[in-house]
Amino acid sequence: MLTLPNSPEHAISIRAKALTFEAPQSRILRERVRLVAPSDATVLITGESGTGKELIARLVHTLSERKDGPFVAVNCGALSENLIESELFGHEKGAFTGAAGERAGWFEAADGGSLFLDEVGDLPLSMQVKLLRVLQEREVVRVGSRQPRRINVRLIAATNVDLQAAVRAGRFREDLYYRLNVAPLAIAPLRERSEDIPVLTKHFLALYAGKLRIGVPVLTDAAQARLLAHPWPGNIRELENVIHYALLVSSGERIDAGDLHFTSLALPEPAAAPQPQAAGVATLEAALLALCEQGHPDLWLHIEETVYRVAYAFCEGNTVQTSRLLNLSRNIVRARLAQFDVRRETAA
Ligand SMILES: Nc1ncnc2c1ncn2[C@@H]1O[C@H](COP(=O)(O)OP(=O)(O)OP(=O)(O)O)[C@@H](O)[C@H]1O
Repeated sequence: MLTLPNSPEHAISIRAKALTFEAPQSRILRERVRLVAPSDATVLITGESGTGKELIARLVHTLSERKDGPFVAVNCGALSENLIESELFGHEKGAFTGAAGERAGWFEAADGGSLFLDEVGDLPLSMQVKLLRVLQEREVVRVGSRQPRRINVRLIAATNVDLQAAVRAGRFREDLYYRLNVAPLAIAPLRERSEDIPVLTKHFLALYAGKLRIGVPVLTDAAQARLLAHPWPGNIRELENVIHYALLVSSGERIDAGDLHFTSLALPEPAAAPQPQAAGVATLEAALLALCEQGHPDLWLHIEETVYRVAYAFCEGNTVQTSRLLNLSRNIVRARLAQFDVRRETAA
């Protein structure tokens, strides 16, 4: 069991095998984490909300020489603008109204360890200048004081906004961007690494079944197909919630497609306008998903099977071409073809 240091009470301690890196992108990410963690380089983690940025930050800390020091996580987006400086750098007694006593900031609290600045793109420009200075000088000055204090902190920053676009728009300082982006770690959205879905599902099933003190239920084929088909705009956090809820509403022994409730509304805005053909596919998929959501999971499965059959026949039984045509990974296509018995039937 790998229990990460300083996890908030509600956070789930992570079993080493629970950190699933099945998809090719995830394996590359794990390798990068292993390479950058031991150095003291500032890390910038990028990824949509719920992709596991904090978890990766904790992993970087755990695999570094600072692992026995503190890991302090601060959500910059949640700090009020007028308190942010004293939160980060601390303050002296009487530095401002309400500062009854002196207080160390998060930088000092993380001394000897790592400071995780989540949503760093939300820092106001005035604070960005101060953060840059701290990174350059490696010392902080508490609000109301003139005395610099040396700090020995490894900074791990994360953002779910496009920081380069923020730099272009003048909302984020370019010099700070380069200071932070020494060791970049980009986490792919879950929809682009569907090989991770089955292993993560298994992990959350075991985790929440354990918490509920029930046996781990079996996922029906329809439920598995449904999980693979969902676009997961809320990423791993959404998958976790869907599995948790399914455990609460299912019969206990098995989870069917009807036990899966998706609360996400829409995917984030696409980076570029979709091609006409892709737009058609997306619209069709949305319509099918809507049908499925209205309680027709069998219909979904039937349509899905037909799509695989038609695509496989169209590609004259070539799995690689079928996976390209469907824009899915080869492993998934192989598994689905086998599940629908398409390959055996075609061979017969
Ligand atoms: N590889 C993984 N294995 C198991 N659980 C994971 C994995 N990655 C993320 N999770 C879980 O998914 C949830 C979301 O992860 P996390 O909070 O790290 O995402 P985030 O990208 O920091 O989100 P946000 O941008 O909203 O802060 C957490 O409960 C975390 O434990």
